[in-house]
Amino acid sequence: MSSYLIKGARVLGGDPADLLLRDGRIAAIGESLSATGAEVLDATGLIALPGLVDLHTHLREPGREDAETVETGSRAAALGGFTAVHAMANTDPVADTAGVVEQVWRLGQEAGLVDVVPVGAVTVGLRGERLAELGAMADSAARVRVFSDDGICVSDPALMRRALEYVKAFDGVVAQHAEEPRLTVGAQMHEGDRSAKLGLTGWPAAAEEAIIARDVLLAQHVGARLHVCHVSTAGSVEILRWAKARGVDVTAEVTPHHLLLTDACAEGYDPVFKVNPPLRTDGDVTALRHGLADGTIDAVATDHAPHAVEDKECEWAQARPGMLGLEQALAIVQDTMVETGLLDWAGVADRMSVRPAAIARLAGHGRPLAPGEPANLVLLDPAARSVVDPAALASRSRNSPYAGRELPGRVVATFLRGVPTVLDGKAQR
Ligand SMILES: NC(=O)N[C@@H](CC(=O)O)C(=O)O
Ligand SMILES: [Zn+2]
Ligand SMILES: [Zn+2]
Repeated sequence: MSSYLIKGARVLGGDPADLLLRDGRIAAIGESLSATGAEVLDATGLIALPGLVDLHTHLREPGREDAETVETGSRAAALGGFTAVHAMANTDPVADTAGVVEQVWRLGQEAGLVDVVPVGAVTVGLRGERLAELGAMADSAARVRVFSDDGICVSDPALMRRALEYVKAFDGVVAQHAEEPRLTVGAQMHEGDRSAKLGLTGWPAAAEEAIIARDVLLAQHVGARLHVCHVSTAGSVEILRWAKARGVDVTAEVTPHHLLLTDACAEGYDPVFKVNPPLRTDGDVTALRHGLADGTIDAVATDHAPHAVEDKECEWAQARPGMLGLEQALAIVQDTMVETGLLDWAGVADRMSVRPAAIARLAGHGRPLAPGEPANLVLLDPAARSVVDPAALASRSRNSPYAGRELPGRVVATFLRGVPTVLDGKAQR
């Protein structure tokens, strides 16, 4: 295995240093390092962060390989600076058995671009009727620790309670898609002045907040870990802040798109902006940014949701919800959090690597950049700027909400256990 000597990278945005990667680990960090036989990489002006960890990725395999595969999604992830992604369970068949999660895990290892960590379904077939074989998925080769019916809310409170209790046995966590289904029948976008004007059925903030409020109470009652997927409203941030202050073991994520975009995007009826939960208001965006900055929201998670052309290029009401996220996530966080002064690069490392890895109990990721640690890292050029061209994306789908938008930053290199998966901005396999 070859070794790499990275010269002059700013670790977590600090002073320039050299990093020697050897045998899958960081062998040394210091000034003016030299190493015979190592490939030298000039990282002047680049920032080094621990490899990013996504808690929420839709890879669509098995079942919708026309929209994404484990391999194409892994490539998109590596290009985005990720070294691990959590593959959501709403595939076909659903990832609700040890067999399916082991298959997804194996496909990820074969692709070799990021660690693909399967999320297990909470209920059989995502039907919300009875618990899936959570223990068997936890004990499988995929070692599942995150369980979610994402796409659908576990709305039955008794079933949610049982799931929370069950996963405690193996230190798992239930990741809830917080959406009270009775309040979102036919919903198309955020419920407010704009939905009324556009004539689209609204998805009220209360549909999300009611479930989060219920679930933090349940999690506290049974002493279990709860994670809230894609938090999108100011009210949700308030409830999470309240719950954390009371000592509830709850964590939450926000997507890049909810940090940047608002319901104003729906005005052209372009379904690329249709997503669950919907894009909200300016006030919500501000609250989400501040919630992420103060740690009330623990992590940024992409909710990368690739969709085939026929599912997106149609009438708004017929289109599937969801948008791409992996390749632009870091750029959006730089734009909305770093360039606004809300987070420094150490904060970005915390919210995009350290905390997501901790929530998922994922060993080997989200570790400090220090000698002896696994060489999972990303090098980015914060001074670069470029315009997003969906045709140039590695994802098999094209539903990027950032088409034509100029964004800061560029992922120059990604290393997975010392092996470059991206070099000079290009995937290595
Ligand atoms: N976010 C979305 O709008 N869609 C997701 C499901 C989900 O995350 O709820 C999908 O699977 O397409
Ligand atoms: Zn969801
Ligand atoms: Zn999702």
